[in-house]
Amino acid sequence: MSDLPPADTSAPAHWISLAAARPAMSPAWRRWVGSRDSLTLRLTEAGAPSAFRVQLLDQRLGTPRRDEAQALDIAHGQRAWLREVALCLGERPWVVARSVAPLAGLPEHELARLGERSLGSWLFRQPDLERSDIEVTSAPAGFHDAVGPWGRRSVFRHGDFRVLVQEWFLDAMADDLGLPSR
Ligand SMILES: C=C(O[C@@H]1C=C(C(=O)O)C=C[C@H]1O)C(=O)O
Repeated sequence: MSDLPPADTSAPAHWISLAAARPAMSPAWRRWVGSRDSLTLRLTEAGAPSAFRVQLLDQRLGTPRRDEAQALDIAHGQRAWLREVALCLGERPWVVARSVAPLAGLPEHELARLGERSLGSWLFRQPDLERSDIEVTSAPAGFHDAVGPWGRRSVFRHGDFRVLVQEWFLDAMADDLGLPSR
């Protein structure tokens, strides 16, 4: 048997710092992409009176992409907890998100119970929550067909638990909120 690491299933996104992306970003999108509080809460407020809903697309143990392993500083090929969701307003997906957490320090009970409740609603209740700098991409999510102007990622830390949260803002959100294309 070979020990080759698993092949990447999709092209890895190219990530740059928020500061480097800023010149290409309209002020309206800067406010969304650079926000550091709960996106769940922001979407709920911006989308009212349409109802906010988390649509669970996939949740399993699996192999992170190479860029994800690098962001978490874990070996490529090491298994992790993966979760993919669409954050919808009414029936329209506004954001798709993919979260990746190393198994060490994983609060399995809390995460297993999450279902279609937002990961953010649990994360932002943790008093010791820390968040890394935000990085940005214009590459598509790779696990969902919908496209949009920007993707972003950051690592949340709560005790021993770390999770890389990647969120792609979709054209449907731009259309519904009257936001510029970039
Ligand atoms: C991190 C947050 O949670 C959101 C909810 C997610 C989920 O339920 O899987 C994933 C990413 C986020 O967009 C947030 O609200 O800021």
